Amino acid sequence: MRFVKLHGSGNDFVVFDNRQGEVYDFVKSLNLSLKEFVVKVCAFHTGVGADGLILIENPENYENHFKWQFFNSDGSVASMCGNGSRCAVRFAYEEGIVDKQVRFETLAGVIHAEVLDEGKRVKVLLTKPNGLKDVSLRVRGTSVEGSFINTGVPHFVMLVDNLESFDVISYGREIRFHQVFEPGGTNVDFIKVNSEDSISIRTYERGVENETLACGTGAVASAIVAYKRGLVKRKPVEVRTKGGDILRIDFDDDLSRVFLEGSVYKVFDGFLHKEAFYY
Ligand SMILES: N[C@@H](CCC[C@H](N)C(=O)O)C(=O)O
Repeated sequence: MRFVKLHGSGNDFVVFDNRQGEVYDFVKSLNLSLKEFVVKVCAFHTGVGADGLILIENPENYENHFKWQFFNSDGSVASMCGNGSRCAVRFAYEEGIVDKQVRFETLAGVIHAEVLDEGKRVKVLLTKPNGLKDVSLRVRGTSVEGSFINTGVPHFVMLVDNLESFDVISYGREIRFHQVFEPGGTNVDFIKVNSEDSISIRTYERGVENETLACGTGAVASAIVAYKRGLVKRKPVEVRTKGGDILRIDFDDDLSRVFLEGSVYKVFDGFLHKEAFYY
């Protein structure tokens, strides 16, 4: 089964063309559920290794170019993924499925995208974020202040002084499973302000249950929170990711249009063998 591995600023994905249902046939022949398949493909030692898996499928509405199914590495379905959407667009462009102006269907709504630099950069227009609010939490016996916003998936954003040394994994995990965010939980973004239009970010991702090198919807959530709370003064906001890449986030004040732009890297073309699933 053919696949391509790509990453968007270090957030990595295995992408399959499933327009003829090939992945479903393959999974059925292995007697696995789709969730089991995703977990095995995303496993780092015995699979391809990735933060998530993307299936490119035929659209429901033929005005759009494709529909995707997005899975986190633990097999859970997520309604949106910013970096994954940039990777999916580059994949679709290189496979000849789309030209440079792209529309594709996600559970969060239709995403518009533009292919730049022959797919090495992709700019996406996300669906309108919602639910921005201040949130106070009790974590480890102390009060924590932050902001919640849904940028296609839920994010809790908080400012920290010591971003480089911050214990993102264990602290992030506590907030991700905090009762305030039940039942779905949340992604957690820790940020530091660099200048009037730049922040740095580290993200604990739901469904990967770990820190990732970048999170697109998290970068968008953090840029919006930083701007709305007066921590940065100018747009576009540059968001420096854990992996070192910079994501460029721009948006209208009423959040009617929100753009995420950054680099996409093709890692390799691969062929998945059935015996990988026998382990
Ligand atoms: N890495 C993604 C977000 C993927 C979904 C997230 N883990 C969730 O389940 O909410 C991004 O780049 O936006």
